[in-house]
Amino acid sequence: MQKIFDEVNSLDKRSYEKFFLTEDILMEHAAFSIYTYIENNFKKNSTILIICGSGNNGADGLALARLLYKKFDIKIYLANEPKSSMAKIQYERIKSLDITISEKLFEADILIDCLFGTGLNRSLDENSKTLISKLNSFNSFKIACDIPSGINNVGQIENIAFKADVTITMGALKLSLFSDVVKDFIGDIQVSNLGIQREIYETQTNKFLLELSDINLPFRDKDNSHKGTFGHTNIIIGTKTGAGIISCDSAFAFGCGLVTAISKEDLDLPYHIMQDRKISKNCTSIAIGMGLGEYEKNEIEKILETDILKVIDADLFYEKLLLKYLDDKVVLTPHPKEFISLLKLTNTDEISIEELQNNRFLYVEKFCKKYPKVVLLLKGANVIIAQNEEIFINNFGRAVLSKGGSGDVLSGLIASLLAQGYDRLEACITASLAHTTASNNYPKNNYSLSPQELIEEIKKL
Ligand SMILES: NC(=O)C1=CN([C@@H]2O[C@H](COP(=O)(O)OP(=O)(O)OC[C@H]3O[C@@H](n4cnc5c(N)ncnc54)[C@H](OP(=O)(O)O)[C@@H]3O)[C@@H](O)[C@H]2O)[C@@H](O)CC1
Ligand SMILES: [K+]
Repeated sequence: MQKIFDEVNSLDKRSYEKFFLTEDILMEHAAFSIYTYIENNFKKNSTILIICGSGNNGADGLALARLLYKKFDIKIYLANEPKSSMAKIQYERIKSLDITISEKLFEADILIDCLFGTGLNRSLDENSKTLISKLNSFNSFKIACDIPSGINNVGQIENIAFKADVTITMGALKLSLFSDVVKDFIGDIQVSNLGIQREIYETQTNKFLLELSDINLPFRDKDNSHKGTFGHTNIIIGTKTGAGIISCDSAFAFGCGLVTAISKEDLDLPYHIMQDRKISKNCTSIAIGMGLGEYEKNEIEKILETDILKVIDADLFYEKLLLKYLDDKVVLTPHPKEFISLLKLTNTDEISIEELQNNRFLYVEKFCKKYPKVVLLLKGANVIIAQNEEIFINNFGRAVLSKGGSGDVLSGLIASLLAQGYDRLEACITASLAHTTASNNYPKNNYSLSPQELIEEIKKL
């Protein structure tokens, strides 16, 4: 996994104080990293337009222009006069180079957005909005320097943002690159080295970006085993039976030795899914909530009271009785609408979905501070997995997963791993990565994936 930081100003400051680097050195490395990206990916003499603002993001662009000059056909568009001291220095450095300052925007092969970086401190003015909108309308390859202009330091977009194909971010990953609302604006993310290896530039953090290598699939390492070796999950089937049945299938496919559907009536299930009326004696995990619908409250309570690890999903986030069980036995897997209900039930906050989606990390942190024993998996374009003060982000999810039943598959995957002895965080991380990886491996179009096909892809991981 990679470290993520709320802000990097303190890291820049630390590298001046601890390693005697200067702003100039950091900036030269920042510009050089974009230069290298362009050199490695584009033909000599490609046309490049660098859009520069007045601060140090603009200064990065001016330094980049100097590096690219003569190898590429480069022009600068000065959205504002250089204002920061580094912007003025970088401007002096290019003055003798005869680089064209373009009076107008045009569709170059490559556009480089150096308008605003981490210094965006208020709403965009009308000129900037028009400028960004015009840039977005061009068919050029778009590179954002540090962060696409228009995204603020907490990952919100008030009006408009530059829509990048790639964002080359300086020094370390910033949390603002991982909110759901910026997902379609940042493109691929690359981190630039600022003159010192990243592991030295970076300090401690409690936020992490998951990588594919963080997956820990339940491969068998002992052949002297039997079905009981790999746990027994119980999936509670509610009145909307389909949801729980999907979870049964995914739990079985993800390695759980035994899966029992707990149902009030006999269901037409595949033969390998067992059925019972009550929780199995040797049960090692439970999943409850998916399609629950109308269910006797005391029956739910009896299940929640058990000392078994549980995945709690869907309809249960509207049930007040859940509040007694927000402890070290549960994994909660709400989507945004369910999470705002949970925030309300727990008296944490009363907010709209929009407010949540604009501040996902804030509300996850608030909730986890109040319930530090709970493991929370907040669904969304970027899944957030959190416990106490730690946050893990899975940004591999794509629109292909935006279908009914995807969440039920995920509940089954987590329950399966809990049954097999994974701890709750490990189970969420591996299940979530398996879920997104499998969906991305689906070979057909990105709108037709069914839960069954998703489970088939999970079997191939
Ligand atoms: N620190 C370092 O060591 C390194 C920093 N690096 C680079 O510096 C970047 C940060 O630079 P930065 O702090 O100068 O801010 P930046 O993003 O250029 O914008 C500030 C300018 O925009 C203006 N402005 C703001 N909002 C506005 C609005 N809504 N509408 C209109 N104007 C607005 C604001 O105006 P003011 O508030 O002063 O009136 C100011 O003029 C960082 O992202 C990275 O790329 C790298 O080189 C690595 C080393
Ligand atoms: K930018």
